[in-house]
Amino acid sequence: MENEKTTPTYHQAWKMNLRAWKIWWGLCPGVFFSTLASSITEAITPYVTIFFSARIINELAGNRRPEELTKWVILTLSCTAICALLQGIFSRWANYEKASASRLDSQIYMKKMLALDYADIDRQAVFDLYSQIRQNDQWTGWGIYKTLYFFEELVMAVVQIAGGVSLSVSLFLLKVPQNSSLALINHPLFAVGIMGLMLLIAAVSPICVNQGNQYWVRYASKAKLGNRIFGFYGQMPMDKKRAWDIRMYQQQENVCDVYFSQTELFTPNSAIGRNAKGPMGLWNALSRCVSAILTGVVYAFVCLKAWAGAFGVGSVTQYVGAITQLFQGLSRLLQVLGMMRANGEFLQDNFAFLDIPNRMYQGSLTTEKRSDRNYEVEFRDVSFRYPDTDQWALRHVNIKFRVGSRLAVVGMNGSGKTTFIKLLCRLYDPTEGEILLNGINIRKYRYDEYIRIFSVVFQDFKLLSLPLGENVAGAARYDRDRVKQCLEDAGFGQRLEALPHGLDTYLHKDLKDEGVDISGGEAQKIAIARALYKDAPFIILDEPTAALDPIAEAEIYSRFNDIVTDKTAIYISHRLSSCKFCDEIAVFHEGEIVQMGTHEELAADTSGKYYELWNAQAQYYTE
Ligand SMILES: Nc1ncnc2c1ncn2[C@@H]1O[C@H](COP(=O)(O)OP(=O)(O)OP(=O)(O)O)[C@@H](O)[C@H]1O
Repeated sequence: MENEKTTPTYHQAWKMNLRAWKIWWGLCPGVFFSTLASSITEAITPYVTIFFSARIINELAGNRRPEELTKWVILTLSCTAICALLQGIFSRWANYEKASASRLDSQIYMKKMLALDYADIDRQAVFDLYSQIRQNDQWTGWGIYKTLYFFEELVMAVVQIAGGVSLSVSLFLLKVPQNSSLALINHPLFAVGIMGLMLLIAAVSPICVNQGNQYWVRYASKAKLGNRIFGFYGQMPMDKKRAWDIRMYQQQENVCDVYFSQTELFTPNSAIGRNAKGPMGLWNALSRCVSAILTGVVYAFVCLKAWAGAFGVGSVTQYVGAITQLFQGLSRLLQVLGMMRANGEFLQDNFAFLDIPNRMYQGSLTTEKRSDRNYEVEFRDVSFRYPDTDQWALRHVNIKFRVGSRLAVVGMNGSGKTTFIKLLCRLYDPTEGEILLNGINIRKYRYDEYIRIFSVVFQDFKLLSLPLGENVAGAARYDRDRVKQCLEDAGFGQRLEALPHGLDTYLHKDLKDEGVDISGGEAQKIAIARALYKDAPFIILDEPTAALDPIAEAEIYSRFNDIVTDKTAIYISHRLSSCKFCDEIAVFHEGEIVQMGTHEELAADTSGKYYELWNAQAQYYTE
């Protein structure tokens, strides 16, 4: 998964390209039809002019019959007009489809991200890979979206070649009169030699362009950091939440300095900037020189044959035009094949990301739907290390939840409380030991079924910039009365009444100008209401009242039993006084459960961790 890139062969690059096309075909087949129509008309149009102008010139240079001339002029005008009209219609269609495809491009990754195991989202290597993909895309559009451009170019190239061959084949077949001093040109070897020379020159041009393109590939990984800095510092000043810190700590200079100094990759003196002026520019110039030489050779050969009497002067325009188009088509073909290979290096990243497997074992058991909520969960000698770390975050944790009881989890910062909840919700699997639901390892259940039995308010929960009601229900259609009741229970009732559109009020202003900004405590109440609405047998609250004012907090506690009803509640808090009402308290220390018991039992053990924590906090209230 790390960016150890190897240049793919043409065959491998072609296969990756086919895979990308298959993805696009599934997402928006219209892009292929519209591109096909627009590219064909675009490639054919020059041939229409070439063909008809040759007829007109021949007539002018020959018999000069007015009715023939009129016929050709009318035909030229009408065919050119039809082509222009079709080109206009088809290119609009193709642009529309391409714009839709570009919108869908991010959907490809969004779907994958949502399907990833949570543990993978947490991995730096995965973040790096995704960041590289965005970087490739934003830098020069390399990646999956680019393959649509290749399709367009390939179609154009094929039509150009086919049109060029059909209009220029007679150039090689028509012979100069045998009595001409240039009769030597009729020799088949001469024609083959000239064709070979043209092909050779035509091949050199795209090779030069592709050499230039290689510089983009070479600097792609380096540009990643630069673009990350660009993206991060570029957006930072507009980030409302950061704007406070920036002003209070006068970080303006730091922000600007980092933005401008560390992104030297994009300055004119950077490696890519120097190469653009140097070798990249040189390769491109060389490619244009070679094309000019080719045109010269074509002119020389065609004019020689016309001069020797093989065909009329009108055909000179046809042959020169057709062969120029033909070789443009060939150049285009070779160039696009080279670009497809270069893009293959970038596609490796795209597919490495899309192919990240779901390593978490997915069981097939369904959780019993129990009306008595009699679900029993047990941690059996569970130890856990976060991916890519050596330190144990949890060690030998043994605990059984009593159904319908209230369990408080306390401990110092970093003692493993949140990790314990993450394992319970199967965001990660234990490194050692097992977690059982009604006696069966939770890995054996279907994941979507299993998580249905938990309602969680995480410490750093997030709400969506959507209407309040949808936030609470997690759905666009919901039971309005129940949502209101849950908001009421969570202490948001009064604020709800003051909202301009009640449950339909948008939170935040990201999607609606009239959206409301809410305070941290209000957000926490909404998050609690969301957990209540889910009405799962387990309710887990991680620091649920940290942002609430004392009155709101007291209100929640006084009604805690009514709110939680017969659910099993797990409650993490640093305010030990608020844990007193729980049936049992688990004390975490350095990843282990060091004590279990009621508040009275634990407070009586003067040598225990709980006593130490309790006293440390209580002294500020008793003095
Ligand atoms: N995503 C992660 N990757 C690596 N280590 C992590 C990750 N999250 C937490 N840790 C580490 O695991 C240990 C336990 O963290 P955890 O968040 O469970 O503590 P906590 O008891 O909830 O702390 P707090 O009271 O500060 O919320 C800490 O040492 C922490 O640094």
